[in-house]
Amino acid sequence: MDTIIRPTSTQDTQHYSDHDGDTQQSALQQARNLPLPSKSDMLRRAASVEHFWHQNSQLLEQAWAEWETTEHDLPVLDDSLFDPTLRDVVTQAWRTPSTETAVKNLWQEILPDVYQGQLFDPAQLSTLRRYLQAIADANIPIRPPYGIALNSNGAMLDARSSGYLATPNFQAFYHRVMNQYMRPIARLLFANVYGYDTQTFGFSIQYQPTGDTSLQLHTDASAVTMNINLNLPGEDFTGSEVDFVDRHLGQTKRAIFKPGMAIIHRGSVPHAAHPITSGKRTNMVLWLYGDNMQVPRGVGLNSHIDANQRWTDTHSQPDNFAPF
Ligand SMILES: O=C(O)CCC(=O)C(=O)O
Ligand SMILES: [Fe+2]
Repeated sequence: MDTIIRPTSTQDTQHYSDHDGDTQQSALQQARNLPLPSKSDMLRRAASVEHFWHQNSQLLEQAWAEWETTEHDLPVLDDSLFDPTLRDVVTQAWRTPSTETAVKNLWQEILPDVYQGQLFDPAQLSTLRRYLQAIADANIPIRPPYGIALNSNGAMLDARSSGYLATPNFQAFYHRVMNQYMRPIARLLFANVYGYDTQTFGFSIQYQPTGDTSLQLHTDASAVTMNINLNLPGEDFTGSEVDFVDRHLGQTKRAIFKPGMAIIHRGSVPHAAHPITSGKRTNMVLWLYGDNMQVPRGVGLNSHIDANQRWTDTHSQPDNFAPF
């Protein structure tokens, strides 16, 4: 069971001289005092915004690590978040890869190259949501995803993105979702993905009628995307269905996310989110793709992969380039 925790500095680097020279501020204090780029600059993707996140990325990483040590009531993110049925068969498949069919059987194909399943246990989701709320209340600048639209309540989740959610606890959990669950499941469901799954990327999104409401039809630059709903049971919304389109069949599948439900699809499948009309929808979107952003094209490559290879960690180095 391999979890990668990005190194964060624990030695006495938590104090910096501030500009006046004689007082010392911790990384956390400095991060909280940073003047944020304006929303309009963010929306028009001004160069100064990219510069802000890049310039402050180390400070922010240290601030998040420091913050986590000062927050004593933070919930711990661990394997209890996963749906227990899925968790059991995934654990078994890591031990005995030939049992992987039990994992595959938990994913229902709703359109070619689009599967639906239960990733998280709805009863445990409040742990993750409390953690994310604490992050939102931490008063540390966090970078919203603005690849397709600016999502003001979202966050970048992967270390490749400056300004990402860099707490060690969240990062350990994120890598667990990616490495223990998403990658082997992607290899199991999609031919030719093996090898185009070495790099990870992720962000969270939140739609609400007064903010970011929809997303136009697009494809992802990923080999595989896993989109997981984090709404709590009873935290209802209307609208915000996600359409997946199969141009070949001329079919559209309209998906309605339920708490803890995940849709895993090839990035090449066009999809769009309808406007939300009431409530909020909170999702975590995770990508896998190959080194140098390669994604599988056509059939034939890497198709003869066996169960043992699917349930094997990948040891590629993160390339640190962010798709957006
Ligand atoms: O609204 C959704 O759940 C889909 C999000 C999405 O496709 C994306 O962020 O690329
Ligand atoms: Fe997408």
